[in-house]
Amino acid sequence: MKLSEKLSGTFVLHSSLGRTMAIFMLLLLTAVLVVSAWTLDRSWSRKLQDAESSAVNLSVSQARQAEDTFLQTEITLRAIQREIPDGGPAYANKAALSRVLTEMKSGLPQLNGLFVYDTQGNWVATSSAHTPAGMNNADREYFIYHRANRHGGSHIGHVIRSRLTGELVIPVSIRLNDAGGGFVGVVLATVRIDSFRRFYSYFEMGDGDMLALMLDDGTALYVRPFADSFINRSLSSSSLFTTQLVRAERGKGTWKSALDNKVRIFGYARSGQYPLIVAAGFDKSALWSQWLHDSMPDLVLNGTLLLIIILIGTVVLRQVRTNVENQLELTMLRDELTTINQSLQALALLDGLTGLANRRQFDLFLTQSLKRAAISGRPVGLIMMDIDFFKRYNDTYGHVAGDNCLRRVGDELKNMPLRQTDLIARYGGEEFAIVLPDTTIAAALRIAQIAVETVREAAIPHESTALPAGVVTLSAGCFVVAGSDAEQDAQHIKEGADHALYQAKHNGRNQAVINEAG
Ligand SMILES: Nc1nc2c(ncn2[C@@H]2O[C@H](COP(=O)(O)OP(=O)(O)OP(=O)(O)O)[C@@H](O)[C@H]2O)c(=O)[nH]1
Repeated sequence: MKLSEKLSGTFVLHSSLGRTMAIFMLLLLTAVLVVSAWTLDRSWSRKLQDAESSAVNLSVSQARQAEDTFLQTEITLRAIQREIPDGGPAYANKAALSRVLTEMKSGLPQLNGLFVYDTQGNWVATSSAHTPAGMNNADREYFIYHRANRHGGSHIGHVIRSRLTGELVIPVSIRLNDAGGGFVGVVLATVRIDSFRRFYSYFEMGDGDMLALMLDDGTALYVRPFADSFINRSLSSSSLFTTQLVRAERGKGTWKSALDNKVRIFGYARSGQYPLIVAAGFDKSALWSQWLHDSMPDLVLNGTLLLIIILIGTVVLRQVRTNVENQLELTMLRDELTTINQSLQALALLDGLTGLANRRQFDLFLTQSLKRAAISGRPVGLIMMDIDFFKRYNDTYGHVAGDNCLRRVGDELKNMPLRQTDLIARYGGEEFAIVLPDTTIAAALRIAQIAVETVREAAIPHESTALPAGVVTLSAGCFVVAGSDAEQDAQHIKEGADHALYQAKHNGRNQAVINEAG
């Protein structure tokens, strides 16, 4: 594999350092992400909790405020009731009663008016400066209610438009009875919707937040910030009435508002004294926007932290990549050097022409063999061989052919059935040698003869040889020593073999001769 191929793709991740760094960066990134998400989630939950608490507090305080308003109104109605004679309004001094009503109303700015009606619904007295003549309220819901119900408790009705001022008002009324409990009329106070509008405007609330005053049948008396057209709308289908109030008199929750389908965080409270409910709701989407705005510094900080980690990770992984690259380059260089060294070593020990061991290897091997023999006491044999009339061969066929001939002879010798422990070498020029560790004289002679026969039988033509065969032949001399002093024996064995070779040449060549002097 080329270096560029090795480094492509995810190769860096396959290095242990690269993998460790990548995992570390990934863990760090995940940890920061998880911690950031957890922190932001907690912050949002806190925001929701705060909104819920505020909504509950607001609804409870407004329920109390509404209770106070209606209690004050009821006390006023009771005071008027005491001013009316036992027989009913018809027996009252109308002018005096109207003065009382006017005086009472003057101290209560939330009231639109105070009224007294007789059994027929006729206006007997009002808090207004002029009581219009011929006015009748027998058609009003509160009048019909009191005429039909004997109880003397107060009654809060739906919002109506005042016939006196045209203003939107909440009617609060009580029934007037004679001594026998018979119906003799109604005392009415009308509470201004504007008084709630003004009061609710004091609170700092967002455009989407709402504050609602309702009757316990679900009728909206006033809902901030909705238009007056929403007044008297029934909210009984909302989650507040179907689920929440069934469970508890006060509480909190998140639901879709029945008026505009907006999701709000609500707090609600039911009045203990009057059939009134107050609900305060904060627009969830506005809360979210506000939270996002408030959390922006944290978000930016976390984002920056993530970016820094990614940047550091990239730089570190690049560095790792460079290191891996360098390491690989070094490894490849080392491998190349090892290969070159091995080639050089082989070249240093081999003969370039024949591929046989060279003279250097021959000398090393012979010395080693003699050393081992000195220890084991086993004999070492040496065969020295020389091509016959090789000068003539060169002269006849040329030096290139002479080299080829040397190669052929080397190949033939290589193919001889020798042991692994034997070594064939080109001794120099047209001379060859075979080192035979652990070999007797008889065996050495036999191998020398095989070498001579092998080369002769290869039948390499040699027309200028003085021998009758007309082919390339070898003369071989062999000598065997028993191991003792290595240095001296190397010289000794070479001389012994050389002497035998000389004898073989002298005897007519193409033969093997043994020197038995060793
Ligand atoms: N082509 C070639 N010739 C070589 C090489 N090395 C030695 N020779 C030749 O081998 C010849 C050896 O000749 P001599 O030593 O006179 O011996 P010879 O002609 O073989 O005769 P005898 O050994 O007496 O049979 C010389 O002519 C060398 O030049 C070689 O590597 N290549």
